[in-house]
Parts: sequence; structure tokens; C-alpha cells
Amino acid sequence: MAQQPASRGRHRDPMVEKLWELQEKLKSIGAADEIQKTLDDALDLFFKREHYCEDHTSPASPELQEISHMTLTHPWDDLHAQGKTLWNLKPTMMSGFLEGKFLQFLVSMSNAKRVLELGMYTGYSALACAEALPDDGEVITCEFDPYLENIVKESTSKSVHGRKISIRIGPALDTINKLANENQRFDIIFLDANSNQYCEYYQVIMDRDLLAPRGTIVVDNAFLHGNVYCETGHMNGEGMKTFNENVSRDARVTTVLVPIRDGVRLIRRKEDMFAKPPAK
Ligand SMILES: C[S@@+](CC[C@H](N)C(=O)[O-])C[C@H]1O[C@@H](n2cnc3c(N)ncnc32)[C@H](O)[C@@H]1O
Repeated sequence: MAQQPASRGRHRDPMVEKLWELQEKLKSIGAADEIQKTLDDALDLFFKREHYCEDHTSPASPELQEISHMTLTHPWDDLHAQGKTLWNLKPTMMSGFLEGKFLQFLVSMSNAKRVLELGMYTGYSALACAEALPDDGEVITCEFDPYLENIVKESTSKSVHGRKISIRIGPALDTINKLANENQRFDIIFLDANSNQYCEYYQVIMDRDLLAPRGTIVVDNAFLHGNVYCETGHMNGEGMKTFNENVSRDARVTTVLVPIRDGVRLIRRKEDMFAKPPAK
């Protein structure tokens, strides 16, 4: 039977969930073995492709691997039941290996010096970006849940790149408005927090010039587990859908949505992307 990879937190892909549903139904009606096996093979193919990508991607640093392990084994449910976390944080929230490496490529290829992250969680993406920044680079990462501050400080301090990370606890909207008041600019802005406020974040980023010239906005979970194209009516799905549509309509920018993990969208100002036609 097709298994999801045990080693990492996995996002929910609606197609896989449908196929699992079908697998149960076929079992319960006692469908022919041949049919059940074909479905098992189809599911295996999905995970094999992901494993193939992972097997052909350079390994993450030991410090990132440690964060990943800690995230997958942390007693999140108990902590929430004891009132120590504001909400029930889940390992599936972590961007993880493939996306972390993709972020590192973006940071490195764009010669970024300053990264702003909205949504820190256990710090995987913050440290992934920090590793790809030059020595004088900086990652400012915003997080709402104060519980996460100490565990991220502890795990990122084990890396020589940890000193590039500074954590801002509080609602991301307040933090980015403060950063805009201070005229701060960022080469990469990674949106990975609560998607119901992405439209507000985007407005501040674009209208208050938080994005440096030639900067890129990177949006995680652009599929929101399929809710943006499955018409589920899921509240966060609606937020992401509205955000996606707003960006597509925004004449100032050019954008691409890449089907990595739960969908990663890249957004840049048009003038930063396309050469001006030569004067006649
Ligand atoms: C998907 S996780 C971030 C994952 C992280 N970037 C990574 O790659 O591992 C989203 C995080 O955003 C935080 N968050 C949710 N709403 C927020 C808000 N309004 N302001 C700041 N952080 C928020 C959550 O507590 C959670 O830790």
C-alpha cells in the first residue's frame, strides 16, 4: 500500500486524499486485487516522484536536519492542551527540505542581503535563508506565538548562520508596518503565515516599499492544500484565493506559481524583470 514519507511532515494534497478515499472504498467493497493494486501503484508513483526530487537534491545542513527532526517529534498536541502554545502547531507547517533548498537557491541567485519572513514556526526556512546569505546578511522573521521564540533561538544558535536571524514576536501586520516606518527594505520577502491576511500584507509590502528594488516576494502554500482550486469554501482557502486573484490582477507585477510542495508563488515588479525596449 502506498505510504506517505515517514521522515518528514507532509502537506495535504487533495488528489492523494481522494485516492486514499478510493483505496478504502475499493477495499470495503472487495474490488478485484488487480484494481486495488493499480490504485496502490498510482499512489506510489506520486510519492516516488517526490522522493526522486529529494534524492537528487543536495542534503540539508546538519542544523537544518536537526530542526526538522525536532519539529517532527515535538509534543505539539500536549503543549497546546497545556495552554503553552496559542494554537495547535503541526509539523506539516514546516516548509522542510525541498522547499528550504529552493529558498536557498532564490536567496543565492538574487544576491539577496536582507530577507523578511512572515511566519517563523520552528525556524527551518529562516535558517535555510540565513545559510545562503552573505556574512553581513540578515533575516528578520515574524511570529505570533511567543512559545516558538526560545526553541528557535536554541536551535539556530547551533549554526554559525544563526546570528543573522532576528525574531520579532507579535502580529506580522504590526511588525511590517513598524519596519516600513523605519524605511527598511528587503530583497526577499517570504509570506508563510496566516493566509487570511495576505492581501493586507501585500498592500503594505507594495504600497510602503518594503520590497527593495529588484526584490522578490515568495508566497508559500499558494494552493492551500488544493482549497484554492477545489471550491471547498474553506475560510483560509478563500483568503488565499482572493490573494491569488488580486496578485494576478495587479498590473505592477509579474508572477509565476510553481507546483513545489503546496505551491510556491514568486512575484516581482515588472520593471525589475523585463528590460526596457531600446529608445528609438
Ligand atoms: C506555516 S508556519 C511557518 C513555517 C516556517 N516558515 C517554515 O518554513 O518552517 C506559519 C507560522 O505563522 C505563524 N502566524 C500565524 N499567524 C500569524 C500572524 N498574524 N503574525 C505572525 N505570525 C503568524 C504561526 O504561528 C506559524 O508558526
